[in-house]
Amino acid sequence: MAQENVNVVARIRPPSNETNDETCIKTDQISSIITLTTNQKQFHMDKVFEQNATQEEIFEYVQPIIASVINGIHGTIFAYGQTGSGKTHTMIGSDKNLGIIPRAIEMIFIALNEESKNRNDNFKFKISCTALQIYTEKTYDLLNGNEKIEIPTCDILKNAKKVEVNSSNECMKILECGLEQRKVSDTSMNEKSSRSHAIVTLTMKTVYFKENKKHERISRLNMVDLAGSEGRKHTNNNETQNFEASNINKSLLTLGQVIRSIINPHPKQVIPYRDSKLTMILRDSLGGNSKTTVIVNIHSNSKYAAEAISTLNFAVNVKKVKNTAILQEFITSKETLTLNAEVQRLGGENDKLKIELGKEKEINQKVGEKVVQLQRIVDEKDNKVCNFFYYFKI
Ligand SMILES: Nc1ncnc2c1ncn2[C@@H]1O[C@H](COP(=O)(O)OP(=O)(O)OP(=O)(O)O)[C@@H](O)[C@H]1O
Repeated sequence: MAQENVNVVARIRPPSNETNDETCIKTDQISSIITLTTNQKQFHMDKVFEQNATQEEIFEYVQPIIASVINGIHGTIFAYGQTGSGKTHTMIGSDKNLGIIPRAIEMIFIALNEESKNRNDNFKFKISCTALQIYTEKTYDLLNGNEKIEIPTCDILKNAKKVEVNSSNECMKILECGLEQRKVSDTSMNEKSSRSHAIVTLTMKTVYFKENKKHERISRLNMVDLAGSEGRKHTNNNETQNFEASNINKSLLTLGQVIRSIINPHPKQVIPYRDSKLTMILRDSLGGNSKTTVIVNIHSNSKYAAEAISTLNFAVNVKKVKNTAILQEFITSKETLTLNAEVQRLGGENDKLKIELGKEKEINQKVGEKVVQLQRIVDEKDNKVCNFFYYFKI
């Protein structure tokens, strides 16, 4: 159970067509260092991708985390950065330029189908998916008509609709329908700006038998496309967009606070996971039982230097967070399996007997009602006879 730091990758987006095209950063891919051109301040990453990096290259880098999830370890991949910096492009992408989510789904199905073909230990698997959005601090279920749901602390997916999927195509169709309901709007910074955080989770359950024991693994892959932070300086928002932006900024601020509390723990302070829906959902991914990779997307135009510094400071902090990922495997011996089967059989018999007993009770109740009815008739007759005698006595 070794501790492992959160893995942090920076992806620089190509400059947008603006008059001020000067870049505010310099990158060194070999040492994975980003330097601010304004003050020469350096930021160490685990990996830096330049503006010409392809979706394939990014996916190749995050593949090991997906492979771990297939093998029974929880994993999280999330994209962070200012609005328009390329988070949705990285996580979801487009039909012609697929992002991490569709590629991960395809990889998982290929790997698990391959395993069930090649293994001879009765290997079976089940995959289900959920998709949530957090919009203005409320959580909505994208796979259940965008219904508002509560997030219990014990199991964040307890109230979410889990859809079992049998192929990557089926899974993608379901997710596409769900993600269409995500709040998006046209802002001055991005014509398709996500106004909510989206969390797509794939839950994998695999079962195999070894030496008369059943091995069951249940692991989750969370893939998160965060909404982007927005500085008012660069935006020309309407009232709704400003309200959305202030909620987005607030939840990202809490995310930053949670990370600072994890890396600088104070004995008298609890980590404020509960202060926002986002940090409640990411609780296990930050300082918990998960392997986590964070992709920080950076707009390199010098116009956005303040936003780049803020993103890079976030990256440096989140890189210090340590997680302890544990294999999610549950082993059941043959004896326990036999006992479980017996318990199940007895449970079934018990249910049958309960039904029989219910029927018997119903019959008894009907007989009882009949007896009461007859008694009433007899009583009425007795009354008439009494009245008769009474009448003649007078
Ligand atoms: N690496 C890249 N290569 C090519 N185009 C990119 C890249 N990154 C971003 N873009 C383009 O920039 C625009 C904005 O990107 P995207 O919507 O992914 O940003 P975002 O960070 O998700 O923004 P928001 O937080 O507002 O939703 C899109 O048109 C996208 O295709």
